[in-house]
This record gives sequence, C-alpha cells and structure tokens, in this order.
Amino acid sequence: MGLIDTAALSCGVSGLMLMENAGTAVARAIVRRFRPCRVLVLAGPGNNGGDGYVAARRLAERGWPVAVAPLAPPRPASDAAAAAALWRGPVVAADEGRVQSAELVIDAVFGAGLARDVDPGTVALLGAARRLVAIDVPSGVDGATGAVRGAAPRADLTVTFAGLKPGHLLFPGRALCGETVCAEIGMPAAAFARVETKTWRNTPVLWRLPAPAATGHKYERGHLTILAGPMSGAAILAAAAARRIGAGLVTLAGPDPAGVPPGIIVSRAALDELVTDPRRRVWLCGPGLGVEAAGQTLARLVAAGRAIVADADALTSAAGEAERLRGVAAITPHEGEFARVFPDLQADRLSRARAAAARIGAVVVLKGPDTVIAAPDGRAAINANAPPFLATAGSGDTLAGIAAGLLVQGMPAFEACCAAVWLHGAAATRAGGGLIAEDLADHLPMVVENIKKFNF
Ligand SMILES: NC(=O)C1=CN([C@@H]2O[C@H](COP(=O)(O)OP(=O)(O)OC[C@H]3O[C@@H](n4cnc5c(N)ncnc54)[C@H](O)[C@@H]3O)[C@@H](O)[C@H]2O)[C@H](O)CC1
Ligand SMILES: [K+]
Repeated sequence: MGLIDTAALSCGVSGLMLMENAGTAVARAIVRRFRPCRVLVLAGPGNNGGDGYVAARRLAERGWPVAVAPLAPPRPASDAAAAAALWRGPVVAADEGRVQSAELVIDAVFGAGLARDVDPGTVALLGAARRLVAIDVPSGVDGATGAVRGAAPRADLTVTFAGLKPGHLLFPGRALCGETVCAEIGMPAAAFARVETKTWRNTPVLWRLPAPAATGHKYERGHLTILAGPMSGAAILAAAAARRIGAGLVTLAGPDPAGVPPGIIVSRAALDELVTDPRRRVWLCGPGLGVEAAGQTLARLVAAGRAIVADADALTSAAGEAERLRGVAAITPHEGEFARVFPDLQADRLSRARAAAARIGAVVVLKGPDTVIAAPDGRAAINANAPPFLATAGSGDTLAGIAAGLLVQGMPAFEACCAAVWLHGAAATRAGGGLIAEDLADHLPMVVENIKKFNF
C-alpha cells in the first residue's frame, strides 16, 4: 500500500470508500471513451483487484455485459474481499480464449502492491487483450520507478488515483500506460499533508521565471560567462539560449571563436583575469571545450567559488571522479555522461539522479525523454513535455544555456534547471518535427509569453 493510502486511513477515511470511488472512476472513464461492449475484468488478490470488482459492478449497473475472472481470490476480510462480495455478476475462469474474445479487458491484477516479477501465465493473459484499460498501472509496471517487473502489457487507457506516480512519467512505464487519467477519489487534504511530497511532475507551477526590474540595467539581468573551445558552435548555441531567456549579457571566453553573432561579447583575456572578476559570478563550462581544457578550467572555477553549470566535456573530465564536480551548481549529463561520472550508481533514473545530487551537493539534470531533475536535499521533478525530435545535435548545449541563463538571473539552481528543461521541451514542441538546435532559442520568448498568459 502506498504512503498516501496509509496516511488516508490514519486520517479516518475508509479504505472501502476510497476503493468504491476508485472503481467508480474507472467505470466513468471507460463509459466516457468507449461504446458499451463485452468487458472482462482480470482481478488480482489485492486492492487493485478490489477496484476491479467495483468497476465491474458500476459498468453492469449501466447495462454493460461484464464478467470477472479472478486470477487469485481476494485476501480474506480485506476491502477487496468486501468489494468482491458485492459483485453479483458472472465469475469466470481466466483463460486466454476468454481474454481474446472480450471487447475490452480491465487489468486489475497488480497495482501499487507489485512485489516481484509477474509470472508468465499472467503476462500471456494480459498480452492477449484486444483493448486494455489498466487500473492504477499496467500490471508489471512499478509505479515508483517506471521499471517493468518481468513484463507488462501496453494499455490503451490507465486510470490512476489521487496523483500521478513516477511510473506514469518515467520510461518504460510511461510508454505502456497509453492515455493516463488521474481521478480524484476523496483523498483528504490531511492525508497529503502527512506525506512529505518530494517528487513532482515538472510543470510551470513548480517555479517562477525571473522578471526584469523596471529600472534594471543589463548587468542586473545577469552577466553569464561561457567558456568556448575548439568547437565554438556549442558555446554559441548555449549563448543564444541564455540571451533569449533573459540573461542581460553573455561573454564567450576563448581564444577566437568563429561565427559569433553580434550581441555576444568575446573575451580573449586570460582565465585568471576573468575568474577573479567579481561581476562574473555565473559560468557555463563544458560544451565544445575539449576534455582536458574543461577539466582544468572547471577546477579553477570551483576554487574561485563561482556558480557553475557543468555540461559535456566538463562531465567527461570527471569520469569516475565525481568529487571533482563538488562545488558546482548543476550538472546536465545524458545517460552516457552520467554512467562515466557515477559508474557505481545503478538504480532507476529517479534514484540515481537523487543519489548523484546528494553525493556532489549539486543539482543533477539527468537528460533523456523523461529527464529527471534532482536536488541534493532530495527534491526531484520528472519532465514529460519533451518531444522525441528534441534528440538532435546541439540540443543539450541549448539546454545548458537556458539553465545558466536562468541561474544568472537569480533563480535557485533546482528551479532554474526545472524551468530550463520544461522551456526546452516547450520550445521544441513549438518548433515542430523538423527542428534543429539552432531553432530552439528563437521559440523561447513565445513560450515564456504563453506561461505569463496562463498565469502560472
Ligand atoms: N491510491 C489510492 O489512493 C488507492 C488505491 N487503491 C488501489 O489499491 C492498489 C494497491 O493495493 P495493494 O493491495 O496494496 O496491492 P496490489 O493490489 O497491487 O497487489 C498486492 C497483492 O498482490 C501480490 N503480488 C504482488 N506482486 C505480485 C506478483 N508479481 N505475482 C503474484 N502476486 C503478487 C501481493 O503479495 C499482494 O497479495 C492500488 O494500486 C489501487 O489500485 C485503493 O483501492 C483505494 C485507494
Ligand atoms: K493494474
């Protein structure tokens, strides 16, 4: 049973009432989407199965032809047993033929109580469904991590309760949920208050973008310094993003980066001179820099106590030596870079990002289709707005530039990184399928305008 369910019970809410509401919500979601058809409910032994019995009753009350196939009897004297006792319709054996001939199958086998791999017989049954509605999660998906225990079916619709779980947002679970609906089931506010939430879906309600002061000048909006190396295109992409997101001034520090657009300052001053300039508080270190140079400059910046976003070559320079990143504000690794820096961290993405953030005392942005942003204090956000065509060269440089551009405007590192990841996904969505990294920055202003319009 999940923490929130336990908290609800200790607040005096009856589990049976929650189950009644949960099963009713499943039936309602089905009625709204499908025409009446022959339904088979595959019911497991726990409360997920109990929800299934309630959904069966509610659909039958509306005249739908429904049968329940128990895969195991409900635990005696449990809420599920009480829900099963109220089911007066047909109870049939669970076999593949029946599953195949049902027009809609409700997966009420395992939910939050999934404790081990699903056995092959159950996997085959669920896999035979023509159309599948999962209660809480498709059975086999671990709601806490999105991992699949053994195997899990692909649902057309998943109805969950009280709040989305990480498993609805993290792959592979996310891909198996189909359309995901979150139903309110009467969970009391006091129950939410008792459970300290530290994991969220990344949306604009989690953060507030900086607004320039009416009388402010460019330095007050923030002066970002980006180290530019032999592949100066990466630093230029990052600079464009930082400027579009509102940094007042961006300097590229490097020998002589080619193709720098007007509006970006280039400084060839020695690093020692730049690092000791008190106005250069925030730095982006890594994109296109070269591993050796990135390692050397990173150490200098850390020693000078600068706020640093470390990406790309700066991360590779810390391969197997994560302590070299201690002192930075945020790191933005993809899976490969993460594995190089933290080879011993092997768990799911959410746990790994959290463990890495705690270890180096910095925000970790573990990039991917389900980017996880984790803070050293245990807070974490999972991002779900990134379209697949965001996987293109230069996209990561742009993200690092947005994060640094927000950091320089005074946003705290966790909020800056969450906002950067979301804005990056929203800009990509606006840019559409043919996007190249150069397009992203230009879409940022309109994304920001829309956030203001919706009053987040
Ligand atoms: N979130 C809410 O507010 C509410 C959720 N509800 C539903 O309750 C389930 C969670 O119920 P629980 O009884 O804790 O767990 P399950 O039903 O998922 O199953 C537990 C049951 O299954 C056995 N088991 C676990 N894994 C396996 C396996 N791989 N093979 C065989 N057997 C397995 C385990 O030993 C137990 O016996 C939640 O998902 C919601 O659907 C409430 O109805 C209302 C409030
Ligand atoms: K299920």
